[in-house]
Amino acid sequence: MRVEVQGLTVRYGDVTAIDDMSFTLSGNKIYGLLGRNGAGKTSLMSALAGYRKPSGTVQLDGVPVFENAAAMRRVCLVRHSADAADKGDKVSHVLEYGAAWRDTWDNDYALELTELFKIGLRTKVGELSLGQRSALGVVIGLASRSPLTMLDESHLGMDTPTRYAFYDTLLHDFMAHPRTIMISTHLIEELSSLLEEVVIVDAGRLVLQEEADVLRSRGTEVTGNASDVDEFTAGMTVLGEKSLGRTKAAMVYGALEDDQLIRARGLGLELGPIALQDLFVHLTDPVGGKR
Ligand SMILES: Nc1ncnc2c1ncn2[C@@H]1O[C@H](COP(=O)(O)OP(=O)(O)OP(=O)(O)O)[C@@H](O)[C@H]1O
Repeated sequence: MRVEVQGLTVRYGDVTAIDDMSFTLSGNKIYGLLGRNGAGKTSLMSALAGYRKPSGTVQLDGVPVFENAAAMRRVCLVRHSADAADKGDKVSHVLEYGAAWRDTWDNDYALELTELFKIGLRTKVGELSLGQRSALGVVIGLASRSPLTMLDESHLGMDTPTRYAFYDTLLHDFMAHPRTIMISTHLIEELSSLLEEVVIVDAGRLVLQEEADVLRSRGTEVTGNASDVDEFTAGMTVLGEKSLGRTKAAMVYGALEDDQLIRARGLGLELGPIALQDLFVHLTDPVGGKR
């Protein structure tokens, strides 16, 4: 599903959560929505789901989503830990509700996922642990097979094996049923290999929208003898450093010129890709950040 946002502003009283934002998602990709706490991720996803009257426009496949039942049926927004579900409802009822609301719902897949995440169908939502409630949210998000599926910090409270099962399942299902999936997370490195495109927001504004590989190429990890690394990186923007004995790895921001590549080779330095998380911190750091 194609998503077009034009001049979107979301306000809560005096607070401007989204400030005149415009972008287009061409669709059928896994997008990472990244931003610090309070950056506006949840507000943006709510507007894309048509939950609030937009100031500006939000169009899904060319039609406005707000007060458009047909468009909203093609969207699934899962807030963290299935918080919208009634605590007294059984899991089976939550799935029935998911099925009733979405044309693309795959019930067999929903049942398969509840088994994978070990969620009892007769259990009440209020009796699920935080991680299990999150897993239920993921079940709804994936089984909806919605052309626009948004998972807002859906991993909250999940233990590590469960998170990895979630990532594997998500990728597998996306490959079998390509659609537009947007995930917000603070666990950037864990998810980074899944993300094809990254949208970074900060203080309600779009910082950048870029393919993940292009974003990674904005920085380089330089590894080698500590004094050679220091000499090579002098005058560059160094985002972070790690040392082990006499070996050092420095993350530098900005593409390297040909003469720098030759100099690195001459010093015997290894050059590698930079972690998405380090770039994210740099791009959204109010103190040291440089845009
Ligand atoms: N219901 C609300 N009433 C008032 N202000 C709100 C409300 N919801 C969000 N805000 C404010 O809007 C801004 C954006 O919040 P939002 O929840 O969209 O951020 P977020 O990026 O999802 O944050 P987090 O990563 O912490 O979940 C924040 O300043 C927040 O305090």
